Amino acid sequence: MSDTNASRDSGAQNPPHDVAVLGGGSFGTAMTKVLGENGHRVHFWMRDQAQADEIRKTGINSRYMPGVKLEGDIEPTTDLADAVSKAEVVFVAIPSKAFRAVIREHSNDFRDGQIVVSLTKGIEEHGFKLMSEILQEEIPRCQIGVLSGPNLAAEIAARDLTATVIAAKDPDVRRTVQDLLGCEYFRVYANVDVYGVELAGALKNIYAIVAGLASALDMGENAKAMLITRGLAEMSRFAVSLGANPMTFMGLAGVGDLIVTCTSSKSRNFRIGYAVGKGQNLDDAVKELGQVAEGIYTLKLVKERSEAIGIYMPLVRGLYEILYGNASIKAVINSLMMAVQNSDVEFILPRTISQ
Ligand SMILES: NC(=O)C1=CN([C@@H]2O[C@H](COP(=O)(O)OP(=O)(O)OC[C@H]3O[C@@H](n4cnc5c(N)ncnc54)[C@H](O)[C@@H]3O)[C@@H](O)[C@H]2O)C=CC1
Ligand SMILES: O=C(CO)COP(=O)(O)O
Repeated sequence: MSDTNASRDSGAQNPPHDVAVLGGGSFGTAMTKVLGENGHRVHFWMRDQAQADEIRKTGINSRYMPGVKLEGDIEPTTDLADAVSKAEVVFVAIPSKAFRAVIREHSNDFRDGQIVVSLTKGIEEHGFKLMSEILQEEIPRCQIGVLSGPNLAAEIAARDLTATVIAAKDPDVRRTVQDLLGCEYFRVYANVDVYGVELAGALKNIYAIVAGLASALDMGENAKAMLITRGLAEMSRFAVSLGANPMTFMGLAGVGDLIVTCTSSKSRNFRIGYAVGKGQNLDDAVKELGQVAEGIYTLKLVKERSEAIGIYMPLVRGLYEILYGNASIKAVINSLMMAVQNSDVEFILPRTISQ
């Protein structure tokens, strides 16, 4: 695909670079669009040849983003080694279940010092690993970053005003990603708490499912606020116990992402909760969605982990009982509401441990 006038009009002020985006789903497509419009040559890898052919021919990824035209110098490919070898920076938007396998198979294709940024908001089943930890294990010679925040793919593709967070230990990585992605509709803030930013992105998917359930049951605005805020308390309690910085949860990757996914039916996790709240069975809801909803896997892992380390997570436990334990929604709500009344902000007033 050739460059167009539109591509350099979007506010990017930096020289064009070769970058790769791995993963041809909704988010890979949205980030490819931003990078292409910012004037960069994007080596856009996906496993499906027909999809790559369609994008090369029409500029449209009709399966994941119908009606959205990718502008600029986009090179769709099914050759991952070629995409990575040409890229200065690699963005990975592959669902958590397949993330390690794809990176491991191609670990020799990455270069020393190459910047690799995870866009994936999930946790690996074995060992409770986050994606940056997988990158660290599989391609330790690369410089690793994580991008996370309130970033509904469809809105980014529509050029709706959006902010995100690049988390990396190395300031050069943070600056490089800010320069590559930042433009008039996309702002990139920086954080150094990689673990907190990444864990926040994975955890909020659980509460988006809870919020979808509440919305299906027409529980009211007060209930919505209670769920979001108590979700924030719960996810930060858990993350801090694992080493995250509590202040990260005040930022875009924490409360920001929690708000957007808990209030929007554009969130796939929210939609799963809504469908179950309306009486649909979980498997059917997932099938009908046809896209990844990471929260349904994250929920199981976080429930197991929180119990193993003794962290109180009543919303996680309640949702687990509804989705996987056949508990009635009504019974779970009742037990949550009748639990011991406790501290609002436990970083100020410690929680009374009585559960
Ligand atoms: N869609 C969104 O609004 C956002 C998504 N994310 C995260 O990005 C990650 C990817 O999600 P989406 O692109 O939205 O999912 P999606 O469901 O739209 O697409 C998933 C893509 O992954 C590909 N895929 C699945 N297994 C694969 C494998 N073994 N090898 C290669 N490709 C494989 C599929 O073919 C598909 O192209 C998720 O962790 C999600 O949480 C993060 C921010 C926003
Ligand atoms: O992470 C997201 C927005 O920030 C996307 O959420 P869903 O995966 O629920 O669509």
